[in-house]
Parts: sequence; structure tokens; C-alpha cells
Amino acid sequence: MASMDIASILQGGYQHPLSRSWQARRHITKSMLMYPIFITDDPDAYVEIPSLPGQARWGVNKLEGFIGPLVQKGLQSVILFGVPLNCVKDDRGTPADDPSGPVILAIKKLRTLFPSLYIACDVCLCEYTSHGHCGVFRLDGSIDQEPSAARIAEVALAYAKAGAHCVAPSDMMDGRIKSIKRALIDAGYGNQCTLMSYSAKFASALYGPFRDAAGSAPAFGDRKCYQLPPQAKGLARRAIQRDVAEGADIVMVKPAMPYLDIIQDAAQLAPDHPLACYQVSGEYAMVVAGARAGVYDLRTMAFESVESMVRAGCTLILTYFTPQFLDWLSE
Ligand SMILES: NCc1[nH]cc(CCC(=O)O)c1CC(=O)O
Ligand SMILES: [Zn+2]
Ligand SMILES: [Zn+2]
Repeated sequence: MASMDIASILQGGYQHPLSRSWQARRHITKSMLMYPIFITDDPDAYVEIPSLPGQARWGVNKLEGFIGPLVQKGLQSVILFGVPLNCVKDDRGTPADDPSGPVILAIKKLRTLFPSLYIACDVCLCEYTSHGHCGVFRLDGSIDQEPSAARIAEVALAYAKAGAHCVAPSDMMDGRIKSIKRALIDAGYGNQCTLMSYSAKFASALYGPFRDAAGSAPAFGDRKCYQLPPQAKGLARRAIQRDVAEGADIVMVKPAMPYLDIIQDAAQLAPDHPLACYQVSGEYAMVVAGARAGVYDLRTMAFESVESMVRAGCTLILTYFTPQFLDWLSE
């Protein structure tokens, strides 16, 4: 019985809740959470999104009642997605930087209502283009790189001028980070606005509920010529390094849980930058659906999912679970 080897026994190190907590290199905190919210152009809208349980499209007049209680619980940052339903979309996404569009109105409103809240804006064209793609296209259906990067930069600058603390391009057009950084600097916003790049954004099956929520499904084809192939570890590494070289302040990996190896790579490739990951709509829906099917307890699984991201090395998590985490982390 006394034969157990000294080196065999690990359990003595985590026998107590406190000693278990010491096993984590880093813990999830409220400041790591960024909450994605959908802003629509009917100012009084509150429309639940069936494929994204618990999430809704909000009109600007509803933001105070929606965000106020969350700020009370410790919400520190949001990322805004525009959902224009009453605008005329065209091939260059003109409504994206409409001064009276939902995103710009929401930035101004939130800045006034909640001065301590950090406001990031997703920057993309797909919600605003007639074809539903994220860039500007030539007549033959191929991406027109320079006009795409230039148009994305115009939109990002408009959000920065409206008061966004952070602009986050999710379009995956080549050269957009450089183009946005240049535009911010030239307009005097170089030191006013963070540039968070969706650097390693994969062509994933997990965006379905988002496209449903934002009305941004492409009218033809898919996004495989600009979002990365799921197996493309090398391209992801190159994209991360490219975006750092082009002036990104934060890099992001998206989706998160199926790409933990990429998060870990990014932490090594960009060790001096904050590292974000996006637990996307389909990941959220999957966790919720599993809990509803009795596969696991929702809270336990939600923690396990984001803890995997923290363990892989991210410092910032975009997640639809943010309101629930604010409650859970308050207990
Ligand atoms: N550029 C659009 C965009 N910005 C964020 C997401 C996904 C977010 C989510 O699924 O929660 C998408 C979807 C897409 O690329 O089709
Ligand atoms: Zn897009
Ligand atoms: Zn986007």
C-alpha cells in the first residue's frame, strides 16, 4: 500500500476550491468581455432573434433601458453591428456611414448615456451592400481590392469621428488595416481610436444565426475568396503577422472554440498585442441548444467554453453570453 510513487500524486494540489482556482494561469474577468449588440434603424425596435436565443435587434431609443442595467452590473464594452432594414443598399454599401444610420446614432447615444462604456464598432459592408458581400466587386464578380480597402477605411473613419473608441473591420479584404490606420492618422484620429482587426477570420458554418440577425447573407456565392479556409493554419499565421505589420492594435481570431490552436499561435506571433477572440453566433447557439437538450448545464458549459479561450491565450472575448457572465461573475 505504501508503494505509490511520490511523483504519481497530483490530487493533493487541487483538493480545495481555492487551490483549484490557483491552477488557472489567468481568470476570466468582466473587463475581458465585449458584448456584441445589433442596432436596427427603427428607433423603437425590440425584435428577438429566434436563432440567437436571448438576443435581439434594438432601436436607439431602447438602448438606455437595455444597456443601463448591464453597465450597473459591470459591463465595460460593447461592439455594435448595424442592421439596416429600411435603407436602399447599393454595390458600395453607401448606408454604412450614413450619419443618420443606426450605428452612428447609437455611438453618439451610448457615448452620452454611458461615458465610461467602451464602444467598438464592427466595420463591414455586407450589411449595406445590395449583393451582401463584404467588399466592392468588379463586374465579373471578383473582389476589387483597392476600392474595397478605401471604402472600408471611409466607413471606419466615420465611426471614429462619431466617437467610437475602437473600429473592428471584419471584411477580410486585403490591405484594409493599412488603409484604415492611414485614414485615422491623416484625419487626426490615430491616437483616438483603437484598430482591432478580425485577422484570422475563417469561412465558418457558425455564422448562420448572425446572418439571420443582421440580414447579411450574400445574395450569390459565398465568402470563401476572402474568409480563410478552416484548415489554413499557415494563412492565419500570415494574416496575423500582416495585420500587426499594417498597424492593428488588437488582433482577433474568429470563431473561437474550433480554432483554439490559432489563438495559441496568435498569442505567440503577436505577444505584445491584446488578443481577442469571437465566440460567434453559432457557437453561442450550440452551447444554448446543448443545454436545452439536457446534454450539460448551461453555466458550466459557458464557463468551460470561454475558459478554453483564456487558456489558449486570449485577453478579450466577444461573446453573446456577456450579460449572463456579468451575473455569474458577481456571485
Ligand atoms: N462581416 C460580417 C460579420 N461580422 C461578424 C460576423 C459573425 C459574427 C457571429 O456569427 O456572431 C459576420 C458574419 C459573416 O462574416 O458572414
Ligand atoms: Zn461582412
Ligand atoms: Zn462584420
